[in-house]
Amino acid sequence: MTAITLDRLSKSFGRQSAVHDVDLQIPDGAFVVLLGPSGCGKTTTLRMLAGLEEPTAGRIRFGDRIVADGDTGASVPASKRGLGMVFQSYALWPHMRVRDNIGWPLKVAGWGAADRDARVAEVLAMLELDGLADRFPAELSGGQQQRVAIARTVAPKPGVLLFDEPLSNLDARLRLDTRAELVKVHRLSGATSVYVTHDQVEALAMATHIAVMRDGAVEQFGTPAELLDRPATAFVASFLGSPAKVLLRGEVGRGRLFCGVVPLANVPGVPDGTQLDAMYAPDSLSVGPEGLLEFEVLESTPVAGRWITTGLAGTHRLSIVTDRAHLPGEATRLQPPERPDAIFAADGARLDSGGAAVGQASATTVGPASAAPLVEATR
Ligand SMILES: Nc1ncnc2c1ncn2[C@@H]1O[C@H](COP(=O)(O)OP(=O)(O)OP(=O)(O)O)[C@@H](O)[C@H]1O
Repeated sequence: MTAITLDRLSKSFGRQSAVHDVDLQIPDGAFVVLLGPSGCGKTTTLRMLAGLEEPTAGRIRFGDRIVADGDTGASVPASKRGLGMVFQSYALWPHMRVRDNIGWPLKVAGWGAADRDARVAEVLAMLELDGLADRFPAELSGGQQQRVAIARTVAPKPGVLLFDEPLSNLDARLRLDTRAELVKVHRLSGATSVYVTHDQVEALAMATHIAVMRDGAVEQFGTPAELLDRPATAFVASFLGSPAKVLLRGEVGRGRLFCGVVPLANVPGVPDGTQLDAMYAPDSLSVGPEGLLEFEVLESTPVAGRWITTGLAGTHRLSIVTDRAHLPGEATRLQPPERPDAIFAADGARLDSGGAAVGQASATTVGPASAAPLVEATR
């Protein structure tokens, strides 16, 4: 039983801050993906969990046990944390057969021969490696070698499994297969898993929880559905989803938010000149001559009987879901729905409060004015 708690976890390299003030409570048995663009601090966070990097401030707990404390410098060595780690590149022992590669960590940990053999057989079956047990690594494909590496990691039953972009060296088909394999391994092992990737499709497919990271901090932590349904920042809204949410930047004039001359929402009380982003679901905008915004189509891609159409609405490049293909270069118009689903300040903070659509007076407020003005539909 290993819940993981990060408490104001920070790491600097000299003057360079890589991770700062990360608070996370990862439930026992969760599969958490640390997701974000290159350089956002995912790997550094994972390496601190692994004991390969020491925090400069804050704490990490596995269950009730503090395994790293940046404030006091206390740290439990990696080998004593009860964790297993799967890397991008896996180094199997070339002179050992598959079964011995998997059994070796058990031998080192002092398992008796009978227990060891039983566990190796169990893990070979879990990863569908039974037929390959007596081969040497050089006699295996890359994907099979990766499965052996995973089997070797999970064999000692670690309470925590850490994955550092383990699929990135595999081709597209193998990625899909191994992804399913990893989810199965997670489920069968019962370990609390933390997985680093910058691939949001991978994250949405595998995670029970996602921590979206940006510039060394966590922007939002929640289940995939929570993040998709209710992104807390403009960054999360524009980063997650296939396609992501549509954000239209507008400027406030006389209590209304305008994208060019097109009114998007009423924002009474918000000062003139304030820039805000209105958020829409990508399948909520309609395309056609009656639309208010000019839209120049760049491409349409078929997906499950519909199309993802990407184009330019003024300076906005956006992708929406359409019922038919549109030709590249087609000049048409776009109609956003009456109300945006959310409004973000120019710094990315979400301004409306409740879960209901913006414009529903009971739930939503926006803007800095003290009278808590309502965001309303304009049409
Ligand atoms: N050993 C180091 N020395 C100095 N700076 C480092 C070191 N390791 C990481 N950094 C810096 O810390 C920041 C976070 O790096 P990190 O590798 O954690 O990001 P990441 O999100 O994993 O990126 P990627 O997806 O590219 O692997 C970056 O700005 C990086 O340059």
